[in-house]
Amino acid sequence: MSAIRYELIKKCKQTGARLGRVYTPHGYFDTPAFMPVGTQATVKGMSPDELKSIEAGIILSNTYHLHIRPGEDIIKEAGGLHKFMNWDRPILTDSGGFQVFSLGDFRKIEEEGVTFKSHVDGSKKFLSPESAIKIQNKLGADIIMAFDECIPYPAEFHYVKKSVERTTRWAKRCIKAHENPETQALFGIVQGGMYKELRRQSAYELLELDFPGYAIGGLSVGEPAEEMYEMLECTVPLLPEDKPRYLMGVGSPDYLVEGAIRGIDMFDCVLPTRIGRNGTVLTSRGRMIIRDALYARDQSPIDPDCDCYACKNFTRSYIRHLIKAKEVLGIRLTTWHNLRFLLNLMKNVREAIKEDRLLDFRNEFFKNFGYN
Ligand SMILES: Nc1nc2cc3nc(NCCc4ccc(CCO)cc4)[nH]c3cc2c(=O)[nH]1
Ligand SMILES: [Zn+2]
Repeated sequence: MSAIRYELIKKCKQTGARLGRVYTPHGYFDTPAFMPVGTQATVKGMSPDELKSIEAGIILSNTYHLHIRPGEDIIKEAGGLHKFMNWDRPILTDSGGFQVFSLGDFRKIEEEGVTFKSHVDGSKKFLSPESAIKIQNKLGADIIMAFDECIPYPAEFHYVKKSVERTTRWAKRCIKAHENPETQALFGIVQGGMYKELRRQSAYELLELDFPGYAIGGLSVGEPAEEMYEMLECTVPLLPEDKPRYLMGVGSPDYLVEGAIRGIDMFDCVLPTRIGRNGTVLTSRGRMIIRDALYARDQSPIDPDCDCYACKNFTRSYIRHLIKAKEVLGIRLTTWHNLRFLLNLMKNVREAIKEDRLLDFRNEFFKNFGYN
């Protein structure tokens, strides 16, 4: 009996998209879903109640960060991540397979695991399939990720092949180390760089291990959009129709829509929170740099079509002032809006799947947003 159950509600007649629902020990969330990123047990600037008010169904946290600070034992003593951060809905934790390389001052990768230096205090750290799973068992997220190597871009065929085979061996070690498969669903992560035959090899090897869900990793690492889409088109059809597919680290509005069209059910990305803190907001007419002098006297909302707290109560002029003055409310409002924008985008994608008009929705959205 797995910790989660995926319900396939409807397949879109125009595309490979699916409308679904993932049931977890902390309730269900609808798919295709965008997961706000709460790296250090908080979605920066948003309280749990505020996240519920914008209808966030599931949030993501990071093993790498929480292991370094405050440490998984402190979170376990609090009763786990849900209690520690007072979020009683689904949580997914990434395994550290990406953060070690992108954040830590990474030292060495061997069969046993990865040695690196903490980005906080430079102390020497080690993560392995066993320790990454043990940490996630203590954190208690509903969905946990296998410990993998997120292969940098670009990479040689031979290196990618060796890495894929090690990631598969690591996946087997993760399954063996996992203590609570009935309450925490462990997802495998398909790698393979930008090589179709290695994507297929990775997928087949992980399919044999019968995970309750599959992530597609090693993308959104600087490759051109076309390459990402090609890797999705060759990988997604190999994955079971009755299990969730999660595209890691994606992404911007166009990637979310194009990913859903290609059969992806779950997405996560720091983009809305990261650019929000830099004073850039997403609107149905494209990105807006609200700190720009252009908006100094603009008394209209960020996005007239948006129903969020920021757009209902404040103007571009005021929010620009807050950002320029480095007032905390400024980045709270831009974050609040950007998250609601992406959560509404996924709600519109789900509606479009229901009515078999996702391609029409995509064309209309891309035209308004300013994509080609
Ligand atoms: N375990 C694991 N985790 C991953 C996380 C990822 N996250 C990404 N991309 C995120 C890239 C990304 C980073 C920052 C911003 C905001 C600034 O524009 C947007 C995208 N790719 C990823 C790949 C993997 C992966 O293979 N394995
Ligand atoms: Zn808004």
